[in-house]
Amino acid sequence: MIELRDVTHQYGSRVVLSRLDLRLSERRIGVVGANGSGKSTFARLLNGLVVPTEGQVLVDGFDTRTAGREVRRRVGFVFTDPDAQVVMPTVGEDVAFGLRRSGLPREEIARRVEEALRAYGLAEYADHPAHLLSGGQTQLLALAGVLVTEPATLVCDEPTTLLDLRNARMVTQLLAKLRQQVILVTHHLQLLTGFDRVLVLHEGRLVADTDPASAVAAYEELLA
Ligand SMILES: Nc1ncnc2c1ncn2[C@@H]1O[C@H](COP(=O)(O)OP(=O)(O)OP(=O)(O)O)[C@@H](O)[C@H]1O
Repeated sequence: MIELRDVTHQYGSRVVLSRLDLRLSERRIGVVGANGSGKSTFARLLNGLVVPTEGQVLVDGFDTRTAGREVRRRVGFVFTDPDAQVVMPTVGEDVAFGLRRSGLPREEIARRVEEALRAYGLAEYADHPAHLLSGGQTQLLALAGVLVTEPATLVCDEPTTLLDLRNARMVTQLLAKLRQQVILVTHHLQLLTGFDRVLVLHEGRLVADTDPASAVAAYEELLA
């Protein structure tokens, strides 16, 4: 359960998110808004990648400002550009990297890595150089690397933007099947079909917090 308490964020003197009070408990939550409306900053606040200049973000009661480790154990983050997330030379090593501080025995790590690679269609790539994967495969690897740590929540910042239609569909289907809570920032409004809740940001303010159809209508009205 993620809670924002009167959160404001500034970069220098520029306010990019203003006075957000939210409890995010639904299983599927979308975030939409024009370029520069504050979506990425919002997403990054949720796992402590960014800490608010005012107010608090709490994850199961842990403050992102003071309990980063507890927070990141619960909230995984997937970036738009998966290359930013892939850090190890081979696909298998990259997935294992997320578990390096888990304290799990080596055999259990190997078992989980193998299971994750199989689940995300990467089983035959375990020893393959990670930087030689296609864009779609790299996004799947980034997802596998986060999900292997079993976070309760997955925050995704435009995870399909750099992908072609086929890979975007693959990632979308994978996200749809997850049992985790998913908080998805996207410009692809069709991805929000069936979501429980959609937040619309405009110039750093929350201007709608509603069902997908009403949120899309509110967003389109803002852009009209
Ligand atoms: N690290 C930073 N330092 C200074 N300004 C920043 C930084 N990150 C973002 N901004 C500014 O904050 C505002 C909100 O940016 P943010 O990336 O959160 O918006 P966004 O809605 O995700 O945009 P987009 O849809 O273009 O990705 C923008 O004006 C951006 O230029």
